[in-house]
Amino acid sequence: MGKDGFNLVVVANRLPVDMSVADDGTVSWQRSPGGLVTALEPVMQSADGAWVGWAGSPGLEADPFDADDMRLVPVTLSAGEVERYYEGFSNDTLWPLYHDVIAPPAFHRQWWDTYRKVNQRFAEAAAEQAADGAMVWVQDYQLQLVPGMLRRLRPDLKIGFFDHIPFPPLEIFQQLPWRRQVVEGLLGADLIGFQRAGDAANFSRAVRRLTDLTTRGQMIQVPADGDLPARAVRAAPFPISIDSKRFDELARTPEVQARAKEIRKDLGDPKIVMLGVDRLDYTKGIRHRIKAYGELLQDGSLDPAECTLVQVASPSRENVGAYQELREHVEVLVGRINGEYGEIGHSAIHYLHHSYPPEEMAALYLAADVMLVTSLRDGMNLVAKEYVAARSDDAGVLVLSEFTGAADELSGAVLVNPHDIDGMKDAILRAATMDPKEQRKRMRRLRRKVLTDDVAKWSSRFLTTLAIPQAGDQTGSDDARGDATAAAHRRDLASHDRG
Ligand SMILES: O=P(O)(O)OC[C@H]1O[C@H](O[C@H]2O[C@H](CO)[C@@H](O)[C@H](O)[C@H]2O)[C@H](O)[C@@H](O)[C@@H]1O
Ligand SMILES: O=c1ccn([C@@H]2O[C@H](COP(=O)(O)OP(=O)(O)O)[C@@H](O)[C@H]2O)c(=O)[nH]1
Repeated sequence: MGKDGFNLVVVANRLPVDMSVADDGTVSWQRSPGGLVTALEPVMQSADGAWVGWAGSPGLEADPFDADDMRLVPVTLSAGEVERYYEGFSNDTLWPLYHDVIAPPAFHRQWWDTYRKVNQRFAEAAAEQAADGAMVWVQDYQLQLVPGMLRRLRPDLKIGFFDHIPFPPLEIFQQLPWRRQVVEGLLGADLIGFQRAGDAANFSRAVRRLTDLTTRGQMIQVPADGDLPARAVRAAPFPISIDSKRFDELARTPEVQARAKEIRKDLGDPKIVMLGVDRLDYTKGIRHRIKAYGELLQDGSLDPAECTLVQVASPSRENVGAYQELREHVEVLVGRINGEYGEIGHSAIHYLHHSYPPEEMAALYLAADVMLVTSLRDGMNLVAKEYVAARSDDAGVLVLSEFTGAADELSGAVLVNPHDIDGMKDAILRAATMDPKEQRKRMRRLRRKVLTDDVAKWSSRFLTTLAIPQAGDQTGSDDARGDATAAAHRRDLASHDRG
């Protein structure tokens, strides 16, 4: 598009809305699920930019359109591409691989071929929308090849990439047959952002071991390639956040406050309400959480007449086998505990397989004495931050897994290792019985952090860093110098890599 294009183009697998077409041809859309959309929506609403992404239905072709103060540019994916690129390579290969192989990743060459082809389509769509010298901000693991592809199409652009999920340790990442191509794809960006410092360090180590490049602190030197000049790439942490003020204000509205009271009343006014809110995903530790809660009821530490657990498990990736199995397991477990400890008019667990709008989420947060975030691995976990932003009453306790990006930031939470069921039981009990003074002390600390470091700060930190030339950064330690073992491994691994 060149001169007439947008100065900021966001490229993400999903648009913020999922479009669907009814049998009679009527087009409708709903908000897309997940934290990526929650975080980027306010950024794009306040920028004069375009958002390139899939509209959520296979085969759907649509022209660019405006919604909620944003210019949205749909990319079409066929049913086969959704199966191989989205459900297959993205969510049955990369997702489990990048989340500590909690489920076994599947490696299929056809999925990889489609992943490459679809990434090329997103790169072309972004190239089409961007003005001369514009910034293009590519999002997440579904589009890791886009930076490299886009650089070849439009060397004039400033290209940023943000990884919303963990970047795994080399020992896990190197299982991927196409590991070198993925690293090279990411290195097409000028700036690569991660949730945690540990993710950025894992990536730099993968660069050293899988390519001939050297790293120095956050900087990676990429040599000239044909017409493309030599460049410096920065890999650094940029922990994501939420629109804290908006959430805080939403939770203070009389409607949300009244709804929170109504929720508690409808639950039978129990003494303690616990809450879990997750996509129904095996990374979220839903089974571990329910097991710990069930054991607390069983051993009498919690009285089923006095407490209840509300578990929102919003539908996600329902065509992927591991997600179908998880649903079976969770629902059997919930049924067993409710059968054992429920009474007429009172359930031990209120299990809700639905997706709710932000107003209802805010009311649920306000109604909950204890918020349970027990992920086995999670890039950030915005639910944890939303709970804090909603609690202007300084009450409530956040129980938070050590394996979330949020745990690196949120001191004031009660941290847990979800694999340690006894430890988690102790933490849940401690949270359920914590005196209001300590709750207030912890919540104030949490709120200071969440209200200060909001999503606007995240995006402006990232985009400001992207805007400055990346060359010549000498900060940090010299990870590459003298690393003979790394060089030997690199040669060894490179000789095994294809193409
Ligand atoms: O698009 P879906 O396949 O339905 O999945 C929803 C999103 O899930 C993931 O969210 C991640 O991003 C959050 C914000 O940075 C972060 O808090 C969370 O820990 C991550 O899991 C995924 O990364 C997104 O691409 C999906 O859209
Ligand atoms: O019924 C629901 C369940 C979740 N969410 C939102 O989905 C996001 C989940 O983000 P998180 O980072 O916690 O996890 P992800 O699903 O992205 O892995 C949060 O903004 C939630 O408020 C929602 O709007 N309705």
